[in-house]
Amino acid sequence: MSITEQDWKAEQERVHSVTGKIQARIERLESEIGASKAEVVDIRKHFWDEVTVNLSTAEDITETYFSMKQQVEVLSERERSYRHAAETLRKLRRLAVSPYFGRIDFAEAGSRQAEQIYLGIASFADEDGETYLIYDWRAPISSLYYDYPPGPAAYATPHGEIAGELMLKRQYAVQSGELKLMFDTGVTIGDELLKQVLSRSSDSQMRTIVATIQKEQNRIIRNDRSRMLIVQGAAGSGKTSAALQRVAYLLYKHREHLKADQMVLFSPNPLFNSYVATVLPELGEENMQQTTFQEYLEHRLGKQFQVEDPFSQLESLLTGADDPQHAVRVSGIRYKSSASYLQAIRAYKERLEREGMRFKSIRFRGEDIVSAEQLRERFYAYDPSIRLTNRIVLMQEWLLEQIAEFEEAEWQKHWVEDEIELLSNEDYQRAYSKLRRSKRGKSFTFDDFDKERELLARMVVSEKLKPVRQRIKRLRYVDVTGLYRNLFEEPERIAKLLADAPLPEAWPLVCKQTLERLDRSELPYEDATPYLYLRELLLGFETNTAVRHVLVDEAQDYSPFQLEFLKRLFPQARMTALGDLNQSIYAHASVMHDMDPLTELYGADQTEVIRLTRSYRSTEPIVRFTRGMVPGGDAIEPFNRSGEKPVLTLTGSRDELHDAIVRDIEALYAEGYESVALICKTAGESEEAYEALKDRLPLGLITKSSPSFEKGTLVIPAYLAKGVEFDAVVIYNASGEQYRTEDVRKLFYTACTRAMHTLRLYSLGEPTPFITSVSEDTYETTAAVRG
Ligand SMILES: Nc1ncnc2c1ncn2[C@@H]1O[C@H](COP(=O)(O)OP(=O)(O)OP(=O)(O)O)[C@@H](O)[C@H]1O
Repeated sequence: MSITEQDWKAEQERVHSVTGKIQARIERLESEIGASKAEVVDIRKHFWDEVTVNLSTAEDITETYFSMKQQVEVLSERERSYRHAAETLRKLRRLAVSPYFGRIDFAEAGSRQAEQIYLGIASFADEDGETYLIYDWRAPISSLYYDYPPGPAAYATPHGEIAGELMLKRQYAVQSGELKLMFDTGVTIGDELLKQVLSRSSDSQMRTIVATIQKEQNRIIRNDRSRMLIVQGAAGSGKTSAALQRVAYLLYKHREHLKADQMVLFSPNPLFNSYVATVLPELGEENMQQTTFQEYLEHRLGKQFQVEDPFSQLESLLTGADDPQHAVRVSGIRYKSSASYLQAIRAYKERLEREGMRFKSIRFRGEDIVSAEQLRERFYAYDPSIRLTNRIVLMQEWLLEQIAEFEEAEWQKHWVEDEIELLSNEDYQRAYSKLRRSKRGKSFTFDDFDKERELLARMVVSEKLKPVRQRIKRLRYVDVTGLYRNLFEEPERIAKLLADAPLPEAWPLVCKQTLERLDRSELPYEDATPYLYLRELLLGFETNTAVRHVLVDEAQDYSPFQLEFLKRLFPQARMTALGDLNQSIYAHASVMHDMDPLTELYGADQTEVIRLTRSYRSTEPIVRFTRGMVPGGDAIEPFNRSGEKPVLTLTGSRDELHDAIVRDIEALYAEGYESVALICKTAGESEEAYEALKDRLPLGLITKSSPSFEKGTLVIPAYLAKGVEFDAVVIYNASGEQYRTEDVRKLFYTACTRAMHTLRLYSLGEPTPFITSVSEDTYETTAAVRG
């Protein structure tokens, strides 16, 4: 059935009528808000006028207390309702611009009358408070819009399923209160509208997709059953988008007891945080917490070590391929992020229950108060049935007692006398008043010289012992670094712990490399999580029980170790892990490889896997080209959006390369592109390209410490472009020399799949086999024209 002129008119009128009502509500609320703001200000100003302060008798004090309490309650109640009204106002203002984007006509089974449901980013009821002119897109009934074509349909409610017939499904584009477009849609939600949305240009900020959520994405968004939801999705299939709408959905569904700060998104890099920061506020929700795994590692280990970040690890691998140490490092990374290493560390801890613990002596003024050996003996003297962590805590009490005894003997030593002599006048005064405070009420005087000396001496010793006590309280007497180091001191150690550990051939060299770095107080990225894991196995796990949902974006870049860690850290949380195996850029095994480590995390019965194969970001020709680079790429379906084929330009010299790139980027700007990325392999290459071109083009260089993406042309290493997108992508040098070995295939694929509308590749000399092995009819090849 096609849309008639009459339909159009009726819908236009409805848009006007609803926006009129929203507008009227806004005006009313504005004046109410003005009044309640004035009231809040007034209460604050006259707070004390309303409170009777009288502190003469106990009774008066009580009365004063209650009078103040009452006044505080009045004020906070007013403030609360003011905040609530301000929130509603913000929501209404957003609705006034575009009140709704969809409509379904649904007749419940047994009813002849279809109800018209209009969907928007928030609900809005008529004056009667009962007739909903707009339904929130997250309301139970709204799922019909995303899940069904016209015909039989059903939706879940808290009271059971409601079935019926979907009579109509319609989409709108409303801008500034005017109806601009309208489609009736069939099986999938309006390809037309989606095409329009996807044709827009990128603006360095991710957008909400509520108007065009696809059925399979809706399964992710509304999934509320499984403890672990795994999403394997092709590049550009909407994983991040679905994750963010999922946060909004959960916040709506569980609004009574779930707050935004109880959800955490782990993102691939700090830049990404700014990229997605506006999506939830656009939907009227507060942002969840956002962090990166590295940030967490820094927080836990940064004081003790120089913790390598994942980008430095990657850089060292990308730039050092010819170094003989390179292969050693790669095999070390692979093993140290495997499930087998995780088991080895657990087995190590088991062994430590019986033997091999290492401690650090408790020393004072160059001498042992308790030696490492005594600590070890004490540890193994406890009943072995007491858990290791508990034994360590018991030792803490014992050690503090030892310190007290030591202190008792120490104050009479000579050095204390010397220290007292050295006390400055100021220190002396401070000590004196401190002593007075501590002896208050005990008629303390400094009359008795001996007594004075003793007290001062005790104080000096106690002060000096403070750091020792601190270290004991922080369990620093356990030599965690020594214990971790011990795993590498003998290359056979791991094999002894775990008989079938698949250790790499180069393991002895890996051990050597690791020890060298540990000795420099450097913690390689691949060791950081295992180290922390061991530390927590020994000293107890840090947990955060407030967080209820953890979302891990770019999950393919996590090792089994890291995910196990997150599970431990957030014991009360459900997890959503979103990733794409084809974009695993790190050397370690990816948890998305065979999903075993991911599934084992919470067990198969608590885990659900959803696959997304449709790619929305790039035009059809770009997807046809890029999918040829990865195994299983045939399964990736392009969305039907046209564009030019990717163009590969061959150049013979660096000057030629630069000239051609400058011409190209200028032309892209002339065509109206707003965001262009010149993607390089490494930070070093990015810097080189930036230096060579910065006087010829307005460029921005993105490094791992850049705070956010700007519009314009950005020169960026591929690994920092993860998760984001650009109107046009220009690959700086896709030569065979740069992209030679298999281990950079996925990095190259990731770079190319960042393009929304245009992809241009330049090669200095022979192009990479990742391009030449792709079907020739999916791209054009040209030689650079001398400019
Ligand atoms: N249902 C949809 N409606 C409109 N746009 C969509 C939809 N799904 C995805 N997109 C758009 O497709 C692009 C890619 O989405 P997103 O970044 O969420 O994908 P991704 O799977 O996380 O990608 P990658 O793994 O490559 O980083 C974004 O511009 C997003 O707005």
